[in-house]
Amino acid sequence: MSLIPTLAETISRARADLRMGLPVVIGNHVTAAVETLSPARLSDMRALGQPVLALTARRAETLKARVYDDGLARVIVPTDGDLGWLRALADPAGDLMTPMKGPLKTLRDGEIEDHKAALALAKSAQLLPAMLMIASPPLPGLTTLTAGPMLAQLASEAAIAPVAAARLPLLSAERSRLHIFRPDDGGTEHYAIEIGDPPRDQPVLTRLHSACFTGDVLGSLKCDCGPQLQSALTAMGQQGAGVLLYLNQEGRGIGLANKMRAYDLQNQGFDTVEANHRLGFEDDERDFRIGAALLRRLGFDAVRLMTNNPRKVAMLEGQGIKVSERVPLITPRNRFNTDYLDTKALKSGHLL
Ligand SMILES: Nc1nc2c(ncn2[C@@H]2O[C@H](COP(=O)(O)OP(=O)(O)OP(=O)(O)O)[C@@H](O)[C@H]2O)c(=O)[nH]1
Ligand SMILES: [Zn+2]
Repeated sequence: MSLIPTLAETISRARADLRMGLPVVIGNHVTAAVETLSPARLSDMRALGQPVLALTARRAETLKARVYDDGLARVIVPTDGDLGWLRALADPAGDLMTPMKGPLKTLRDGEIEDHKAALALAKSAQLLPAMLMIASPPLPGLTTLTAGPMLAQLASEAAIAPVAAARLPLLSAERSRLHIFRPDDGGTEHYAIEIGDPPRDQPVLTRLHSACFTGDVLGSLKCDCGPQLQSALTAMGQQGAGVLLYLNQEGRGIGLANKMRAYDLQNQGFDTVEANHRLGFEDDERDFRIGAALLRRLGFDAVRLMTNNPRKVAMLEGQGIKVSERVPLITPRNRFNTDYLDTKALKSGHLL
């Protein structure tokens, strides 16, 4: 019956539910994101049974909570563990001010599939990966999912289709077109800027650029994104041909709100990688497969890739796009971005 939502559609609804503060059901658990949970919903959830807080191993390590499970920890919520307590565990903003939140007791043994799925859903909703979980029978009215199929769906690649395109003269290249692509799983749209008329049978000068509101739009000095974007477009304009894929993966996939949390931690002295880890994320949560899919949709199978990130080269090659050349994209250093660039070179393997 085509009027019943598919798994991808149900997951997309569940994402919206979590962002609004509404719990969802995953397997045998009712679960809600701590970040958006209201006091009223917390107290109604507590009435259902003993709550457990699922955290990623990254966040648990910062909190010195024992990690018995693969990639995550299940913290037993004490009777006096109120919303303030839960939020302090979810959000590292106050870690340095109030370092001792424990001792934290974590569960070992038992099923962790539902917890794993809940954390994956929180990340895909760009919320802090801290999920309150309570064993519960099905609750009518709540979006309901099963962990295994849901995890497989989240790891799979969404199909992406062109929606609209138009000529868009740019300062750096008057002969340009902007193409909009939409994934079929309710995820965000991505853009391709095609400069000139690049022949489809030759490697095309290409940039895979992840969104950076602060750098691209505001001209932030903390990163190299804005100058990279402009210098890629300028090079394509000068050569008369190129493709810039603008992927809406703000903050290496954690979203702008979490990126600002990461910046706040960086102001406390942590580097860009440590900040992501303290928040409970991996240092890079982007799915680069989308770049290969867009290139194929545009008719390209070989590129000259403008990047300093060897992972982008490896990913495109792995997805069957030939990278005939890596074109370095070095931009000036300043006193605000120099540590960030050093960390990318030292910890993330960037060739700077
Ligand atoms: N989480 C997080 N994201 C950041 C930070 N600084 C910049 N970003 C994001 O990092 C991403 C950088 O994207 P790109 O420039 O396409 O990729 P890259 O991995 O630096 O590789 P290059 O192709 O060499 O530029 C953007 O999504 C930015 O929003 C930070 O301190 N923390
Ligand atoms: Zn940036």
